[in-house]
Amino acid sequence: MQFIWMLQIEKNQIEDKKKLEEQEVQKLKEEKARSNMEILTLKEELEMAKRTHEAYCLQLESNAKEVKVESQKKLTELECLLTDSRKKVEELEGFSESKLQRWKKKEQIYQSSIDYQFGALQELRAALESIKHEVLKTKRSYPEEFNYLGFKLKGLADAAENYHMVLTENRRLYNEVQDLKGNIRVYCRIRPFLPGQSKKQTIIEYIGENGELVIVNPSKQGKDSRRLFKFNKVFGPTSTQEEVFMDTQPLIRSVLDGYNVCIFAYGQTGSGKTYTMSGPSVSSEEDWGVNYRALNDLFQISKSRKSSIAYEVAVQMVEIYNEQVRDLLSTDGPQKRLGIWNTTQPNGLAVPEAGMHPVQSTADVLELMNIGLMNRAVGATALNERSSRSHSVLTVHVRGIDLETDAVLRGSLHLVDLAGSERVGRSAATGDRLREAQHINKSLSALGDVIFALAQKNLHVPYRNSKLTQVLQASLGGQAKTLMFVQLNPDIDSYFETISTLKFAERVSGVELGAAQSNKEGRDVRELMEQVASLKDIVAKKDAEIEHLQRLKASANGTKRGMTSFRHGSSSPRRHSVASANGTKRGMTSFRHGSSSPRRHSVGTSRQRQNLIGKGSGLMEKAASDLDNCSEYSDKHSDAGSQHSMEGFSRHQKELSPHLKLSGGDVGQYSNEDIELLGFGDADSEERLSDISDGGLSMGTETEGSICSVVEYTLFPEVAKPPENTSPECIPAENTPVQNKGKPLMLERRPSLPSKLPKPTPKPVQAKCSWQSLTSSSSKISSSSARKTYAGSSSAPKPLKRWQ
Ligand SMILES: Nc1ncnc2c1ncn2[C@@H]1O[C@H](COP(=O)(O)OP(=O)(O)OP(=O)(O)O)[C@@H](O)[C@H]1O
Repeated sequence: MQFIWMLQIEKNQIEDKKKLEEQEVQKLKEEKARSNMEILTLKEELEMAKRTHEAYCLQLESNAKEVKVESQKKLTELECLLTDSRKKVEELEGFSESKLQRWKKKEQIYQSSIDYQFGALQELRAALESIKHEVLKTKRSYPEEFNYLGFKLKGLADAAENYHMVLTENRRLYNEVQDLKGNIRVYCRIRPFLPGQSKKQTIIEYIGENGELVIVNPSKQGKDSRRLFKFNKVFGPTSTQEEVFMDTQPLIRSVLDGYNVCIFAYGQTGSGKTYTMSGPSVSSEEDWGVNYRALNDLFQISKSRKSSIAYEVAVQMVEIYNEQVRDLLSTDGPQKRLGIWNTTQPNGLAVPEAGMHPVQSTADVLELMNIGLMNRAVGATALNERSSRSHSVLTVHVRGIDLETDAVLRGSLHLVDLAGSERVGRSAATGDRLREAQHINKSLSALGDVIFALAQKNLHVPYRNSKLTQVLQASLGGQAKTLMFVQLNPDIDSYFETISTLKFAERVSGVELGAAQSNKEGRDVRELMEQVASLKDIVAKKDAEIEHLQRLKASANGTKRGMTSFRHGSSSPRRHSVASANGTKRGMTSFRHGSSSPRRHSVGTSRQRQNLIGKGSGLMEKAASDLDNCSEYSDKHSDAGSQHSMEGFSRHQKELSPHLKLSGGDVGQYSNEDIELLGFGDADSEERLSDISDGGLSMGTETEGSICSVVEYTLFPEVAKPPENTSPECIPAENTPVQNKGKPLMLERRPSLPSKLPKPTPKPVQAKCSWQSLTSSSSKISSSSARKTYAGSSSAPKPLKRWQ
């Protein structure tokens, strides 16, 4: 039973198991169906994924290809870059290697220089030590040497004083050399053909080195076609402005040494007068003519001499048209006629009414000259090429004080652009043109006569024949130097004008052609050249001496500075004492001392002037002859300039004392006449008056009580003159000469300076003071100043002014 039960149980179990397994099989079947479904889905998904993957792969492949291409490109580029960079690296390596080498070298150099400096420092230390020893030694010997130097200094001070004498001597010799070359020089300048000129047939055949000029007339044949002229110098068409000026320069120097100089250009219209005198344009220095260069030079030389001479420069510019003088620097509207001093003034002032413009630099001058040229140009438009029918005169007044001796030098330079010479003798002209032609004719031939008379050393020089020669009087003749530029047009059409110009020039140059005379002249010239050579030697020796003395002076100054107290205080008291002791030193002391006016002391006492004025007029002729003698003396002996004239004139005064005594009164009388203005009075007496003045008044330096002083006094009235001397009755208006009736006195109607003119740069007060005297005298001469001038004489009033 048990067994059956067991079997039953077992059977149940097996049945249960079977049921379970069937359930499981059912489950598995379901699961299988589900799995199959899933597998299907998955298969689909897989298919899709496969497709997508394939597309993606394709995409990737194409991308990969592109990227590969790009990468290859980049790779190539990078390879290039790499190659470049390698090269650069190599270069940099090379460069840095060389730098390294250089630095190493530098390091070595620095090292050696440091070593050297260190060595030098050691040496310096040693030297310092030895110097210390020396200083101690010197300190001990100092008092002895100091005393010794004291003795030496005295010698040096003497030498320094000699230095000035040597300087003066040098200047004198220089001017003698100039004088030996002749006081009247003629330079010829031929202008080139102008760009627009079609016919270029020249009449110039030969230009010699020594001033020979052969002119040929192409319309003629044979020897008649040629003419030889000889001048001091001939400048060909290619000569530059600078070359021309080089030969003019020595004259400019003479102005600063107290000479009066006249440079003028003569020639037909368009021959280059203005080109030579002013230049084609002011803007370029290369183009500057004689005028600008001369003034530039004046300033340069005066600067270089400023340690020994204080210079002041002022300019006037006038035009002479139809025998009327007009101020070209006036801005007062229509220019009025100006009067001319009757006689030569020592300072070359001839047209006192023309504005006197102080200048300190070339720029000032350029400004003024532009105004002058503009005024002339305005005239040219209004009056139809007036510039070629008027004479323009630029006058440069120079005044210098020798700082050592207080002597005053005065020089004037006239720079003249003459009217066209072909107007002379033009017979076809009528009316205004005829009048102009006559005036030009008159003035040019008067100029020729004056220069001819001077070249011939005639006693009578006809200055009075034209306004031109009156204006230039101070700079023509006496000890003045004259230079004429003869301007030529090389054109064949100008042949006859050129010949007449050259004949004029030949006449005034005083050089005559012809075999015998030429030989004689050759000998003369040779002799003169020898003299010049020996003088040059002397000048060279003097130069060497000057240099030596300068060195001595420099060392003396060095010592002096240290020993001023040792000697006798400062040097200025010495100068003062000299000035006051002399009583003769005058002029521009105010330039340095401001308020003092020593000039007045030098003018001579009123009694002296009274004496001079008081003599009778019957001695006039005698006086004239005496002063002619004086003039001759001046020609022969007093060429050495103002500094010489001071001694020379006083020496000569002694020599000629009887003459001068006799003529003194007359001279005084004419000194008074000096301030008279030119008039239509008794021509004869005036002529003589003019001639007398030529000899007597053309001294360059002031001399105590000399005629110059009197004239100077009248020309440069001091601002602070003693009021007691200003008695108005000295020049009563009714004293005006008969011939002036109806015309106002020039001195009284003198207008003030043109107000619109550019003001010169302000000067130091002292300098201004001294110019004040110059300008007030020239451009603001008032009746009161004139009265002061005459007050000193206190003689019976004379007819003072004549008006023209
Ligand atoms: N040396 C020269 N070199 C070049 N050109 C010159 C020279 N000389 C003169 N000229 C020219 O010739 C012309 C006439 O010259 P300029 O005006 O100087 O003559 P001028 O004699 O002064 O005449 P005018 O009598 O009318 O005043 C100008 O054009 C000038 O530039």
